[in-house]
Amino acid sequence: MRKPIIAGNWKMHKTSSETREFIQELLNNFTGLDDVEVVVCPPFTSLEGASTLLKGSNIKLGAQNVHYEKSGAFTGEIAPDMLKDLGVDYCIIGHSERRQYFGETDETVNKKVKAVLEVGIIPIMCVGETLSERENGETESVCKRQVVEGLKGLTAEEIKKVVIAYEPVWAIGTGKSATKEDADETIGFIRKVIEEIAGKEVADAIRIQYGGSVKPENITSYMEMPQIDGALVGGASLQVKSFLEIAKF
Ligand SMILES: O=C[C@H](O)COP(=O)(O)O
Repeated sequence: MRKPIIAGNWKMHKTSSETREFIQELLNNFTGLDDVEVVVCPPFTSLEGASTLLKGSNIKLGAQNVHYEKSGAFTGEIAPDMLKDLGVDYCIIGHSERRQYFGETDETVNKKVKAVLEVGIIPIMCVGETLSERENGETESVCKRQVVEGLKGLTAEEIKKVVIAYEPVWAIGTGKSATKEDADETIGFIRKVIEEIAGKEVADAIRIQYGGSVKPENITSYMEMPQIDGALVGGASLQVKSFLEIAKF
């Protein structure tokens, strides 16, 4: 039985004080959510404040990116240990915005996945096709490449810990969500790819989220699908009310 995971990716939103207000309000209203893992992923600057408030709660903390080296002359970058030290549990890796705007490649995704696992942080590895790739019938080949390359060199035990977020790029922030059937089919395909590289036990255990215009109005339909284990939520995770409605699907 896979525990559903609802993660809020705040992207470049909220100052430290706005984060503290949000977390406090979230904690005040956080009840009856034992069967779902809830993760908030604020910007780096808000992690410490969020971590302090979240201590002792069931809500997990995630970062949105990381560097793969342990330390060194990499101005402006953040190492896995620095996140671990702040109490970070999860790290989003390979989000399409990082692939599109910041030169993230399958190779750097793979290095980052390995680097965070090494310090005990769980990667949320994002994959998904662009609109033109979808129109060219390349959804499966793109997802397969991103999954295989992103998990290259990992043991089956390591792969089991990873969370994969399937986010069709054309559905991110556009209000155009994938149908539950399409999302379920592609996530089922990704699970088959996992089976090919790590075996059935791992494929049955690994959690795969859907992401792309998830809202309180459509979360239930995704969560009733057999292959979908949760959601990576952007816009709708920025208000406590809508985020909690999603987490309570
Ligand atoms: O990481 C989250 C995704 O990019 C989805 O963003 P969205 O819910 O605003 O479409």
